Amino acid sequence: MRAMLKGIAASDGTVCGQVYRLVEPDLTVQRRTITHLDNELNRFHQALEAAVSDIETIKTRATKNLGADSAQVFSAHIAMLQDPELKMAVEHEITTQHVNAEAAVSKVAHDYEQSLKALKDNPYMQERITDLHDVIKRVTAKLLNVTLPDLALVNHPVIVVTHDLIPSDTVSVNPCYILGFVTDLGGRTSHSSILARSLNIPAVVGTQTATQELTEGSTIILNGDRGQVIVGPSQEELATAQQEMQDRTENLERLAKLQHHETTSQDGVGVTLAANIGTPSDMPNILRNGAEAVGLMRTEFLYMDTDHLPSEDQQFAAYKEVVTAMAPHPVVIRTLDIGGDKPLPYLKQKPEANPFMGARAIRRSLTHQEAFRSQLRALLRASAFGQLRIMFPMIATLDEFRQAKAIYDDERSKLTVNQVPLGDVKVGMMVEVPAAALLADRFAQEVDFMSIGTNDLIGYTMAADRTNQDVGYLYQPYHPAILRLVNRVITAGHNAGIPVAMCGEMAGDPIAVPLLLGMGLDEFSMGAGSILKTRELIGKLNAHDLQSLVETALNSASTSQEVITMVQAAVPGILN
Ligand SMILES: C=C(OP(=O)(O)O)C(=O)O
Ligand SMILES: [Mg+2]
Repeated sequence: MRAMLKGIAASDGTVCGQVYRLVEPDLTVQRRTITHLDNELNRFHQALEAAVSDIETIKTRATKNLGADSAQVFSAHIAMLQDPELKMAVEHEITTQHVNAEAAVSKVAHDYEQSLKALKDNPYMQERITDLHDVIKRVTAKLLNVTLPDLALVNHPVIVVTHDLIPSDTVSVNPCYILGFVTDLGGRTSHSSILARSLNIPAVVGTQTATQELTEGSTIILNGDRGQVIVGPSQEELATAQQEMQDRTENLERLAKLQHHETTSQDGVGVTLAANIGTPSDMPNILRNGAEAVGLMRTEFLYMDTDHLPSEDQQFAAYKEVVTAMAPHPVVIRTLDIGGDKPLPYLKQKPEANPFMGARAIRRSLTHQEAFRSQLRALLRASAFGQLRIMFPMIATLDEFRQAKAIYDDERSKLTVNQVPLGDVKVGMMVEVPAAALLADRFAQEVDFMSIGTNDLIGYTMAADRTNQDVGYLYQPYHPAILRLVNRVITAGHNAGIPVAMCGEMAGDPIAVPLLLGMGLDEFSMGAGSILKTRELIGKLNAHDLQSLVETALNSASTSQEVITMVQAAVPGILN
């Protein structure tokens, strides 16, 4: 039966395909008495083998995408499943208690967990509990004959339907097989949306009920421009969707021709179009999409796919890879921005009533200096291989910047004493807290560059959680209050002679781009999928003429809608 789900338009494009539910299945185990013990032992052995084979596949994909170090966790999982003691304990339980294999697995896992918990003082053993849960879940799923969804195992094109897409779900994805994403939760600037846009994958987020209403294997049409999902589409709707898919392909082919072009407005004003990335594996995609620099590397992604902090050497290898791939063009790497919408489960942060305003990002780095220093050392070592810029997230006060910079200087001097080769590094800040935007003129005296993080700046200015779709209407990049803050930062930077970039999603928003160009923004950094469209758009704009549009928007507009109308009048025909 035909039905329509509505959500937030998170990433453009229409796709039509089959649903792949990335939803935790029910793994409740019933205990049964068994008479054919050999059969049961056989079932157990087959489940064990099948689970190992799945993990091997996931490991291969993770190794390819993230490097061997990050994939090590999967070797540990395989070793755990192949542990003869665990195997014998389950066999013993089946044969002595005459119980079904899943009940035996569950009993042995429970006992094993208790013995690990007893070793409270041994953090290594405590971490093994998470591994145990993971491997037991896989074997149990095999025994119950239910599929444990895992994007690394997808081997044909599907539309992924999930409650919320977290970064660790996506690190081992093969983008060729993911036609689109539909989620229950999220807003336009939540990480699932950012990721979908950077991979150029259409997405609808915040539908609230997608996982309840969309069944595995059913055919849907996802419209990422309108934020709609059509379930059980008619033949006519399928034909329209096919046509839209074809138009999109042709559009992408036309844009691809701009890959090696410079980014210049019609009247010759040049700007840098940079890309936002998560891991080194994003580099081929951003270069294919014509990135002229990396304007933001979100280092959280390196930290998210393991169950422990990555070592200095692991980080060094990742940063070096990015800096080398982009050389001689610059790479901005942001120090760890954990907390709020980017939790790191293994860091076990104290529960906070208000994590978005809590001990996150630079606040946490300053109180957990060991990890911060290790990251800075890794970054400094990588600086010898290209043009590195280090950026601190969530700076609210000058003191925070000064403390972070002093720690950076300290690590730099120590490496210099040890004759470690280092490059010339610029140290800057994100402007994403309204206090920093208001005081940008003072910050501009001390930092080498500023990059405006509008995802958070809008959230904090409008007092609206960026992940909460109920207040999504407050995410208004063209709100005059936001435009005034952005303009203030750009002016402050230029008065002090430093460059100003923007790495929030607003930088690739077609209505915002004419305003930002008119304000004189130096660098626009965005998801790979927006770069070529933005290059094409800037090529049609006259930067000098846009200054009067900016004046009017800043001085006369009272609402976002008024700004949109002004932009549409100033650049007719370009924007819809
Ligand atoms: C670029 C930003 O950082 P993130 O989205 O990672 O918080 C921002 O806040 O605009
Ligand atoms: Mg931010």
